[in-house]
Amino acid sequence: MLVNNFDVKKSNKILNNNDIQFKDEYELKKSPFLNNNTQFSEEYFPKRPALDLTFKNIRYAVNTWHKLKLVKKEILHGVNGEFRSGELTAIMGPSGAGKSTLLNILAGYIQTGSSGSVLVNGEDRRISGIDRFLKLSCYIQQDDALRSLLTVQESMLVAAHLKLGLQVPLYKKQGQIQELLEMLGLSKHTHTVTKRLSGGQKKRLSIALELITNPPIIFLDEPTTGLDSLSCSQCVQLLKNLASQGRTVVCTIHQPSALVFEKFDHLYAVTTGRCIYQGPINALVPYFSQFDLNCPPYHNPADFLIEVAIGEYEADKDKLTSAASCLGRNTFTSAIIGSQRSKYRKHCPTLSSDEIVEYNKCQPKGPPTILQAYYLFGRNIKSLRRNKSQFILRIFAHLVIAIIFGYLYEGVGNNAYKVLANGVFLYGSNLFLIYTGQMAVVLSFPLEFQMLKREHFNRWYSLFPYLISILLIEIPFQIACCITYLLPAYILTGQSLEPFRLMYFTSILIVTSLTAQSTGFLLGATLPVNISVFIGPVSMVLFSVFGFAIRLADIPITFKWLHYFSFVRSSYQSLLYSVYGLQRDPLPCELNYCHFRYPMKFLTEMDVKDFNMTVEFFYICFICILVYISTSFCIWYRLNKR
Ligand SMILES: Nc1ncnc2c1ncn2[C@@H]1O[C@H](COP(=O)(O)OP(=O)(O)OP(=O)(O)O)[C@@H](O)[C@H]1O
Repeated sequence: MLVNNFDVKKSNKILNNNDIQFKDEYELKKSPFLNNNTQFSEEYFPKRPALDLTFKNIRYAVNTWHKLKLVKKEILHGVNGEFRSGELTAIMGPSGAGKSTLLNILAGYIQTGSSGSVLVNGEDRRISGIDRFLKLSCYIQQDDALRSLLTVQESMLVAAHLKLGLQVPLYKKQGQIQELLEMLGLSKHTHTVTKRLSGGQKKRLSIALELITNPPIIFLDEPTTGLDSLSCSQCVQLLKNLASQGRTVVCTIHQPSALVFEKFDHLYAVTTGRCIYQGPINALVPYFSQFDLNCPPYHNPADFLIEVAIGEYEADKDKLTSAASCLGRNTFTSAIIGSQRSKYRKHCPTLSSDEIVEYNKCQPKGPPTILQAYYLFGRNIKSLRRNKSQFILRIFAHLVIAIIFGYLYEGVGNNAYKVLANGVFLYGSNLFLIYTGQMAVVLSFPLEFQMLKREHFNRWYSLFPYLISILLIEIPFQIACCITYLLPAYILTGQSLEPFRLMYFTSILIVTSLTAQSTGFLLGATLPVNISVFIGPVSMVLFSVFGFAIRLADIPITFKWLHYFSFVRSSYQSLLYSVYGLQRDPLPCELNYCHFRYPMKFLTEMDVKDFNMTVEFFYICFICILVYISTSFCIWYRLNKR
């Protein structure tokens, strides 16, 4: 109220004086979080249907190991409830109670291992397919996996392009973004890079990104975790405003302050996988008093609830659970909230199942695959441009190693006396490019995967264009690194400058490092980082032994297959062949006798005498493609495993 009467001149003066505390207070009061009437304009946002969510007998069990036995552990024991449109619902309970699990099941994020039914406006969502439900909802997870190098405006625009496609003109997308950013108090940070936003602002950006499609159901997992009390209050007020516009907003929350707790309309309390209360917030204390559980005066009801749930008041939890299961919407609790609900519901129509199908048909479709890849590629390029140091450092590292190797092995390429040294140089070069190709993605992909998971689940794009957009960046980058290393190293070590040799040498090293990169993607997509950073190099060292440190004839029969399978062996032998094969003339010898004056002698000793360079080249390409296909499958599986 105070601030609504503020005049702009006065506020500017305050802001110019850098009175930070006052400015924050001013911004908070001025922000639309306190304005319950904030409505999306119909010019930019389509009308949403009102969707009520009912769940019945939800059970969830996982298989876990206990004393070397696989045992079934039930986490949710048949919970029931109803979350209505126009209400902000809090799922609360002690740590490990099953809040996130319940939210994951309701959001459709977990399907395997769960049973029971989830109904949307009375219809089981399995009948129409979970995909239709996912189109109507969004899920904002706890960790804000955002693109840290894009500005708020850029992140929003890419999301708008990907979600709204070509049917919505650019001016509408921009209008929508502006409206959303204003509504969420981010309009002053339009050009701020995401990594510079505060925790609360990041959370609001996560919400804004999903609001582009104006979904009727919003799920949030612990949206206030890590926020200070002011940001926490802002965040919950924002959610309340979103709910008051007719959306169904459900979030899990840890012990909120009394003020924040009051902002919720509906509470769903769980403990050890069972519901102990469902109903309006303000009915909680009177309800518990019926069971002789009296909230002490001046005590935060949210704290009281958790204390009851963890057994501090010696409550009979079985009694609470069975009473809560009867605590449907038909009991006394409905009366408290009924009037306020009808007020909220007027904003959006309640649709029948068929009408929801029609509604979905009218929603803007995402762009075609090629355009999705284009938008994602553009986004990657922007991020790369803002992270030039990483690009320059990687290139520079390759150049420095090339110069050091070139200096250490100077002239070995055209000297019969130094053929063995050249063999070691080729082995080192091969392994160096394998490591750099692999490790860069092993380390970066797990973080990337978090963002992919969030965006893919919320239906921003499909996997294929995403993979294309990543490879269009990573492959040329790896090729650039490779060339930066091999050209100076090749020249400094005095290798033959015959064009066909150089071309073959270059192609082999590029294909090898791309194959190593593909294995990095595979490891990053399937294993935790601490395991993949270990397994990656160890497996490459194992594969590199074949063809270099042991002859085929000396390998025990049980390990022979590793010799043939190893793409590192294939690559190393190809490098030797490119340098010493292809009818190379005898090498210059400075001494009276040089054992490897005739290159074929060396190749014979290295098992590379009868070598088919085309077959080996295509074998490496085949492994590269095979690993990429396997990686795509693993990513697809992880994204769709619910
Ligand atoms: N895949 C799983 N395997 C084994 N146990 C699991 C699995 N998923 C969840 N649990 C267990 O189920 C219980 C509920 O987990 P959940 O994450 O839903 O709790 P929560 O109430 O959200 O806790 P918190 O508030 O601490 O995040 C915990 O004891 C957890 O260890």
